Amino acid sequence: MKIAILSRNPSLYSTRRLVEAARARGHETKVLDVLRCYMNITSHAPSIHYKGEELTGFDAVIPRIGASVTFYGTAVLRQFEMMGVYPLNESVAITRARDKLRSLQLLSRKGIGLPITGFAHAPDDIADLIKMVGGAPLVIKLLEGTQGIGVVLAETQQAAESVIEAFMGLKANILVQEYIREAKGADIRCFVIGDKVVAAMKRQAKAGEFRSNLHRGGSASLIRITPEERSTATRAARIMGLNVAGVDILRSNHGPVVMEVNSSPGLEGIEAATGKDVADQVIAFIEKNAAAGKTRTRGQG
Ligand SMILES: Nc1ncnc2c1ncn2[C@@H]1O[C@H](COP(=O)(O)OP(=O)(O)OP(=O)(O)O)[C@@H](O)[C@H]1O
Ligand SMILES: [Mg+2]
Ligand SMILES: [Mg+2]
Repeated sequence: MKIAILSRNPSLYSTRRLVEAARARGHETKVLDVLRCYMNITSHAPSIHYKGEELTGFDAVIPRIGASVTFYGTAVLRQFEMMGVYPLNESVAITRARDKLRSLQLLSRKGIGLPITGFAHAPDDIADLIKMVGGAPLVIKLLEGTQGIGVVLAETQQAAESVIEAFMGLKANILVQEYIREAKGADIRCFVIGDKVVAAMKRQAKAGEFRSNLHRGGSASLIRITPEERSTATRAARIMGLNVAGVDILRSNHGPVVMEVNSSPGLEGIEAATGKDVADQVIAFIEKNAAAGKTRTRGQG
């Protein structure tokens, strides 16, 4: 197969590993800087061009689209879809996953366990919003944050009120969430491919920090997950419409709760913590599932 990898940087660990795994399985790969792809969308034969040449003959595309380039990146991916190239994750699903509020609404509709979460617009509603999610301590999050940036723990009612007020004043979209104290600064990253959790790691926040993100100094280790956690993770990925996803779960007193579903989960932390060749499994999934024009939405929407 000829596989395109949309990535801003060929030297990133995840990109290198995908290239390596694809080559080892006998495939041809091309890493494309998504911001250098340009498109002809006017004709009946949609095309993508790259540094002066037209891209043709690709069987599959692996999107590794960073949060800062979601808009342009998903447009390029959609163009691949319209050309009939099989996307590992569909553009629509990636757009969905990038918005935490939209994601939580979709997951709640299907009964996935979630932290109690509230959303409001007007400063006048802050007091009731805080009451609704169970009062302080509580977590306040920017809807489109990543790597733990824009996630705040407000320990008291007063802190919560002023942080929410400040975010609203900046016109930032935030959600307010029950603080899962019993998780003790740990979360579980489940790496889902298709209908399976192929690897899972526990991430523990460093001392004095509640955010377990590796970018925030958290440490990762191998963990055995329960059947309930396993099915929560695979169901969450399926509801989001993602073939490959990093589902982040907290162990709460009311069972596993999903915090978020990531559409471009990194390989470095999970491969190091579990010793598994996740990149190889990603390529194997593409071999099994890629077919021309095979998308649920066919590039629509
Ligand atoms: N409701 C909560 N209760 C307890 N801890 C939480 C809660 N929400 C978030 N955290 C902690 O904060 C971390 C960051 O939160 P979250 O994953 O929502 O943000 P993010 O910025 O999108 O991170 P990512 O880079 O994983 O996309 C989580 O990994 C978790 O450790
Ligand atoms: Mg996230
Ligand atoms: Mg997270």
